[in-house]
Amino acid sequence: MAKMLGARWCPSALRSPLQVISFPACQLHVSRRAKNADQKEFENAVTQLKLLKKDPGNEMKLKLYALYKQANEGPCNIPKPGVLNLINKAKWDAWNALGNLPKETARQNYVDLVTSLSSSSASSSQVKPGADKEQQGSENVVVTSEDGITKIMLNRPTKKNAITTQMYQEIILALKAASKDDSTITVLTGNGDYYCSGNDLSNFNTLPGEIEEKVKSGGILLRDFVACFIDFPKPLIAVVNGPAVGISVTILGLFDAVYASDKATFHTPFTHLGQSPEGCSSYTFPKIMGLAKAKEMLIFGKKLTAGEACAQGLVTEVFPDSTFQTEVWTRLKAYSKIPPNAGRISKQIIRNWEKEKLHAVNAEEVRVLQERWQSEEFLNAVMNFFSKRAKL
Ligand SMILES: CCCCC/C=C/C(=O)SCCNC(=O)CCNC(=O)[C@H](O)C(C)(C)COP(=O)(O)OP(=O)(O)OC[C@H]1O[C@@H](n2cnc3c(N)ncnc32)[C@H](O)[C@@H]1OP(=O)(O)O
Repeated sequence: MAKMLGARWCPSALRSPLQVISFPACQLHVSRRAKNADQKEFENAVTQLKLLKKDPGNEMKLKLYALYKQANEGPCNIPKPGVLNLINKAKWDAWNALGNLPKETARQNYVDLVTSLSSSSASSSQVKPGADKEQQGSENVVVTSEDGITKIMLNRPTKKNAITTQMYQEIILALKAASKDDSTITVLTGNGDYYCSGNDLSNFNTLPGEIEEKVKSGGILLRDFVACFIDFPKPLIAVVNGPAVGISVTILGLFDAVYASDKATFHTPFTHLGQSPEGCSSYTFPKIMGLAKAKEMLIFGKKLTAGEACAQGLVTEVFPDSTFQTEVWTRLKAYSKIPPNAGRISKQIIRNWEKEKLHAVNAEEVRVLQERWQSEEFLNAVMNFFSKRAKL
């Protein structure tokens, strides 16, 4: 992630002395001392901060540093650095200026500040209500809104649309924006010959910190990503233009319709990668396709053709690749004419029966995966992929 997100404003990549202020987010071990009531929120804010796309600037970083220290250690308790020690002096001044501010207040202020930074970054990529053909997002995740349809397109075709940590974050923001815009339906699709090759296997190299920290922030990112699909309030449709792998397949169980080209395949090779199912698939797949077929996919990594996936209920309908885009988009345009509120309410009444269950499944799948990510099996699989000794 440092490469994908942090590089634009990673302290060590910047030049002026103040720009090398190290981020409080790097000190996760200290945050464990935060009080129970707010600890989760506080830790989430620490992770959220690392996922910001824009450098918040030195002044803001100093504020965050000071609040972080105050929240964890109380009033400034270190000797004042010398005047020539510019960076540490600036940090000391900021912390010392908080005086006797209670830890709880500092923690809350830290969370509020990070929330405001995140939402201003989110609002800059939000689809405005009524926008026609408005283009949002980034190079790798392109968001457009037209004729009552918000389309979120994975656009990294040279890497088969593998999802980087930055893309996870961008998809989360795009879904949050789409949930509030005036479109009737939301569509996820891919550009190029693949729909998506799943998690970018280099994500663990690029996440910052030691293994414990990578596992922790990877887990939070995955949980938040899947939670957005569980909670998405309006009809959500996947347009699967080509092969789909890993997490791009598992989350299909959370969509309201899945349309696939006959060139698409569906592959969840988790065990081959030393991993375990996510995206709520350990619950949705057995429910959708029955236990036996779900286990063939999730334990043994059986790859399904589009026809097989349709027969097993994971895919709604398959179209010939030659007419796929025309036929599907004609269908979607017709669907986008349903009364929007009726669409939302109908989706929600179906989803709400099991929303709580799905969040519990998500949390447990993430917990188990976090253990897997520390296993030799997983590390070997990733090394093999990049040394090109193994391919799925
Ligand atoms: C933090 C949240 C964690 C969530 C947990 C999620 C788990 C999963 O999603 S597990 C599934 C992970 N995905 C994979 O294991 C797929 C790996 N990719 C492949 O096996 C193959 O690339 C292929 C079958 C998808 C396509 O094969 P082929 O047509 O031969 O194309 P290339 O292998 O040459 O790929 C072109 C280019 O793209 C890079 N690439 C493809 N997929 C990924 C990926 N998942 N992660 C990183 N990079 C990927 C591939 O390395 C090639 O790059 P270059 O060599 O630089 O051209």
